[in-house]
Amino acid sequence: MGINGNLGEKASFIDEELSRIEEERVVERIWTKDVSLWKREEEHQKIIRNALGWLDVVAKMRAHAGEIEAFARAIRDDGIERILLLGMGGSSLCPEVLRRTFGALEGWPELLVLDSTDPDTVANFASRISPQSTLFVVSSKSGTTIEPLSFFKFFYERAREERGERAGHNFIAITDPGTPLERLARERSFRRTFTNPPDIGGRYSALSLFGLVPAALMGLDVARALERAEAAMRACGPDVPVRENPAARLGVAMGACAREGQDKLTLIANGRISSFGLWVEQLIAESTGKEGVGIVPVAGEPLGEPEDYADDRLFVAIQAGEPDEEIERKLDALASRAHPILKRSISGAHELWAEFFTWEMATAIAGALLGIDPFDQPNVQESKDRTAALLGQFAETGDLPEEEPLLATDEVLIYGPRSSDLDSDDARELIRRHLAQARMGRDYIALLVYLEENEEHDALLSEIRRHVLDRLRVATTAGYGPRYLHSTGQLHKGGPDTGVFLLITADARQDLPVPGERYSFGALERAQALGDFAALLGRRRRALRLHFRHDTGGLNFLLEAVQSLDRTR
Ligand SMILES: O=P(O)(O)OC[C@H]1O[C@H](O)[C@H](O)[C@@H](O)[C@@H]1O
Repeated sequence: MGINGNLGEKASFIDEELSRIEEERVVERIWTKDVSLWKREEEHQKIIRNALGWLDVVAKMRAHAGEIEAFARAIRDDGIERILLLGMGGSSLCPEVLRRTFGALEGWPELLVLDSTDPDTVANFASRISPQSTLFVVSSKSGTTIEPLSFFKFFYERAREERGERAGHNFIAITDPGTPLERLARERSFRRTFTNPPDIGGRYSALSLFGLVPAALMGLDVARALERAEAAMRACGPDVPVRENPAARLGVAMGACAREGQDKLTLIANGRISSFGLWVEQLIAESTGKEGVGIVPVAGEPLGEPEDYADDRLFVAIQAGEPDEEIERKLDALASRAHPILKRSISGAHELWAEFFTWEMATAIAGALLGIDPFDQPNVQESKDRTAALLGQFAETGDLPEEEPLLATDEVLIYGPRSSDLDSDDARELIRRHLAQARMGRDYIALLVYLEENEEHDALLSEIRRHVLDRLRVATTAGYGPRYLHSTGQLHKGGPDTGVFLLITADARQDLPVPGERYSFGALERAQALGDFAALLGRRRRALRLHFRHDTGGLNFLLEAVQSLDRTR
């Protein structure tokens, strides 16, 4: 599992940076947990000191592997057919990648992951499971996150309808010691609570109980997973020369390119591992996107030809097993035009366990190069606070306050700051003007989508991104809300002011209550969209919200608008 590539004009510059981190013993200092590597201020050092547990979690987990696997076998032998994991961000993205990569394994329960408050999505999950034969995994490091707690209330109620006071037997928790979730699990007689070492942040927790327990429950071999991670740790060890250390090479390329304006880390992952970007996005965006700097992870964007890209990209391709010929051809073409490219090849999907570690280490190194604290997420709270205030108002008035739209048509309501540049009474034209603000080679366009995640919406988003690339040569990202709030949301607000945002909401087709709360899932989802929109505008980010009367119709409308964008080349 090596790393090589064609770094074009950046090669010598990156080489100098590698020499510098070798001289400054950056890798050794990470291994000895020298917090001064990142920040001098005590408030940061305190956070960092309590966030480096990912460096030794694998050894700790080895001691638990047998017990985790025995628990998983007992669950399987009990006739459990589905595992429904309820969590967000660092507590759900690794399991979601495992689910998409490995699917349902013969003879084991199928893993499902719910990380959306969208009522259609929640209803869809509810219709796919029977509480009796489902194990619900409430996964939250802090044990206070509103989404998993709302999912818990909803599914516990369902389970209680069938199982009465024995409902708790179909629930387990994964959390830190002493959290409100740990208490809840005790009160409701959960079958089991797994308490994780507390010195690991969510996005660095794939190799802890947050990744391993769901992996075992779906039938993956935890002991083998840890061996693979250990091999990666050895390859990135303190005595390995930095030029042979894959995390050092990746991290230095990430940090150095970002400092030089090539801050769009464009991830290409082939075939089975194509969802790996979902996990990488959170790791990179939350770790580096702050203090006005950051690396913009671009995952799931259709790969284009050299002329589609400006000079703001670092391409990183990971191919598992046989390389995809089309990807190889396109990468060669990009390399011939001096776009910097790093290539990693791994023997198969199971090597993802090694990738988790390598990328964590690389991100910690990139953070040191960028001079930021890669272990906090200072701006995530801004949207949460605004959402909480909106929900408070909703509880009092039964309504969410909306601003006056800039434009209202039969199909769409458009909200945003009043500015003469965006003045048009044609909705498509207004959208085009907003998107055309994105400066080629500098900005990115983020599609923030509060709709059900399904194949139709995925396909439309992919088409929209392809057209933006073709017309504007600007990088696009796409994230479903509220998932992205716990991932790229940090970068949107705390990172460089280079995002042009399009929030997409739609009239709900149905709504579902959150038992014991004065808000419904529909209200929560809307409050999350409005809260983030207000947080973006509060930071004077370029943001527009499109509220469609019909969800899929809305994305088609947007596609039509981008198809008629003027070409900038
Ligand atoms: O695991 P939890 O405490 O529920 O947190 C879930 C997620 O919530 C927050 O929004 C953080 O920004 C994420 O880093 C975290 O992974």
